[in-house]
Parts: sequence; structure tokens; C-alpha cells
Amino acid sequence: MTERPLAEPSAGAAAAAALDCRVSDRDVELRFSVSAGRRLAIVGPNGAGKTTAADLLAGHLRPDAGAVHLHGQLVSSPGLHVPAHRRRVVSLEQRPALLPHLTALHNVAYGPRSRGVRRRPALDRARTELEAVGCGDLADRRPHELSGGQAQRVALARALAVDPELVLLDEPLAALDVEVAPGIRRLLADRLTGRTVVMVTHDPLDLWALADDVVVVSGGRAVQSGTVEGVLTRPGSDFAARLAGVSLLEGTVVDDDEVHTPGGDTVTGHRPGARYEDVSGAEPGEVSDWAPGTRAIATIDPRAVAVHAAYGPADEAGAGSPADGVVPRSLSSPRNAWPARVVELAPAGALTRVTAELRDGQRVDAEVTSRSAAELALAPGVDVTLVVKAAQVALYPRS
Ligand SMILES: Nc1ncnc2c1ncn2[C@@H]1O[C@H](COP(=O)(O)OP(=O)(O)OP(=O)(O)O)[C@@H](O)[C@H]1O
Repeated sequence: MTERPLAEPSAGAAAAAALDCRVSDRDVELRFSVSAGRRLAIVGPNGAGKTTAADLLAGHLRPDAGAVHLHGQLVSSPGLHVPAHRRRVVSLEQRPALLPHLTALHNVAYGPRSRGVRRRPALDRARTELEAVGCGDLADRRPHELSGGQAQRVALARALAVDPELVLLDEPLAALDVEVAPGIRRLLADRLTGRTVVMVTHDPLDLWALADDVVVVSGGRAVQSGTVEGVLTRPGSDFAARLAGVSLLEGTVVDDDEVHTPGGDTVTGHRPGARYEDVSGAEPGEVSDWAPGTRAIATIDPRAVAVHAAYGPADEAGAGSPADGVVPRSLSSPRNAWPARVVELAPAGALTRVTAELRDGQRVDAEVTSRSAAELALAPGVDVTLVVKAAQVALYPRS
């Protein structure tokens, strides 16, 4: 992704917001864009570069190479910088930044006023925006008289009162109580649909509820992007897989429906959308993304994984231990049986999430009943066999 030279200042002109730039002292080099009216979520591990991206769009940070465009206009490059207050970009932070000495109404009216709107129409607009977030009756309160959820509603009204071209959200629900967050999430979904939004989030719920598209960043680089559904059904990294709530295994294609992990386990699955012609049907010279030896990933829903006590040595029926690469006949229907060692247990009421490590260190989660976790005496360090039906394993070429 870093091969291509960084953007000429004219690039990115078509998107509502386009970032193609480098911040060298942070080792961040990001390239992504969002179309007008779309809501893009930036996700990634700590230190990946999410806040840096938001700061570049807001104008709080300047790139030392490349360019930032907003609605086709160059707003940042090494030689030019439109300051934050001259961009039509508003930010909604974890903790609402309301002016403490102003009432809710005047906080909301402040933006239009400072952009030259006369007092009366600015106050009218502020009332309309407060009504729209369900806070019409709080107009005369000052910020310290508002609850966290109410303050976040007022902050949203304040952000939207200036008709922003881009709304930046930085974990807007993270500081709210769990009882309050769903209502604010619904409000954001309602008020932000159809606007151009870039949001930083760690919460998969925010992705489904608030975003159309997602870009996954890691180590200062955009490593995957697409629609939320596309990325979460086909995660390209462990991080994205965790967001999607599935496990991800990497391996090498050996057959139409079979992948081998580096540890020697066979992963049998199905390929959503594939026509199963690649391995045997590719013409000579044709490049297939699913051919023996190419890299592949498998995604597995933890609810589809059964945890068995580790298989013993070969039994009378001639079946052997999966440690030897042999699956017992009695379990040949599920197809996948991988020896693994439990590394973590997370009980949550009647269900327990078991994280187990395959022989090559790749991890698979299983969701089992807490009763069976107790019966199997599962604990970190215990050897088990993970059993999954092939129909529950999705195989994809590694992009
Ligand atoms: N003010 C700064 N000066 C120098 N380096 C910084 C500064 N802020 C962040 N960095 C570095 O830049 C990189 C990207 O950080 P950034 O804050 O953008 O990550 P993030 O994805 O937002 O992380 P988090 O999820 O922890 O908030 C990290 O290596 C970080 O240490």
C-alpha cells in the first residue's frame, strides 16, 4: 500500500473527504476517502493511527507529505493549510465540549452566530436542533446541569447547527453509561444518516448501527476497507475478525474446499460466492485467486465450534489422534477436528467463551455452555480437540 507515491494535490478531488498523506514522526501513512453522504468508521488497534487521521481531517495536524481534500478542495499539504476553524468540519468527542458559561440554547446557537448568522435566526435554528435531539425542554440549562447523555445530545445539536460538510465522531458513546448509550446511538443513527461522517470507534455495535463503510488501520496504514458488511463478513486481519466476532485462521490452499495451516491442520470449509472451478478449471496461464499454494483465510463463528476432550491415541476402529493428522471416523462428518490448547476462559452466565491455540499458535474461539466447560474441566493449559462442521467454516482467498 505504500508503494505508490503520495498524492499530487489534485488527487482526491472527487470524494467528500480524501486523505492521502504521511505524518513521519508518527510513522503514519494513510490513504482512504469517504464519499458524500456516506458514514465511514475508522477502526484499528491502539496506536494504529485513528486519531491521527481524524486530526488531519479536522485540521489539528499537518501532513509532511501528501494531501488532505475536503469536498474537492485541497485543505492540507506541506505547502498549504486551511486551519480547523475555517473548515466546515465539526467534531463530536467522548466528552461533549460545551461552553460552560452558556445555556444549552446559546451553546447550539454559538456556531451559526460565529459564522455570521444573525441572532434571531441563529436562536431559531438552535431551538429546532435542540428539539430534533429531544432536548427542547433543556434549552435554559447550563452544561453542569445536564446529564452525560443530555450533554451529548446537546453537543450533537450544536454540531449539526452549522450544516457541517463533515462530522467527525471520536468514540461518542464511550463515556456514557450502558443504559444511556443505546438511546444516543439511535439518535446518532437517525440524525447522521445521509451526512458525510468519519468516526473513530472500537465498538462493533457502532459499526453496524452508525457506519456504511469501514477502513481498518494498523501500524499507521490502511490495511482493509469496504462496506461494513463486506469487511465484517470477510475480515482480513485478526483485529477485524475480532470486531466481527469470529475467529480467523490463515493457511495455504490445497483443494477447492481445503486449506492447510502452517501448523499442519486441515481446515475444510465452503467458499461463499465461489463457483468452485478455480483449482481444477483454471486455464493454463490463468491467474486464479484460489489455486493450490495460494494464501487463504478461514473464518469461524465461535458458536459453531464444539470443544471435546483431547482425542487419545489410535483406537480399535483404527482412528488416530488428530495430533497425527488423523480424524476419528466417528467424527468424520464435521470434517474439522483440530488439536488445541486452552489459553483463556471467559465465563458469562450460562455461556463460556473458550479461546484455544492451535499447534501453530493461531487462536480459535469457541462458545460453549458453562456446564460443559465445567464437565470438561476446561482451564488454561488443558488440551482439547476443536470440532467444526465444514459448512460453518468460510474460506476466502487472502487479499
Ligand atoms: N502527539 C504525538 N506526537 C508524536 N507521536 C504521536 C502523538 N500522538 C500519537 N502519536 C503516535 O502516533 C501513532 C498513532 O497514534 P494515534 O493516536 O493516531 O493512534 P490511535 O489509533 O488513535 O490509538 P488509540 O486507539 O490508542 O487512541 C502512535 O504510534 C502514537 O504513539
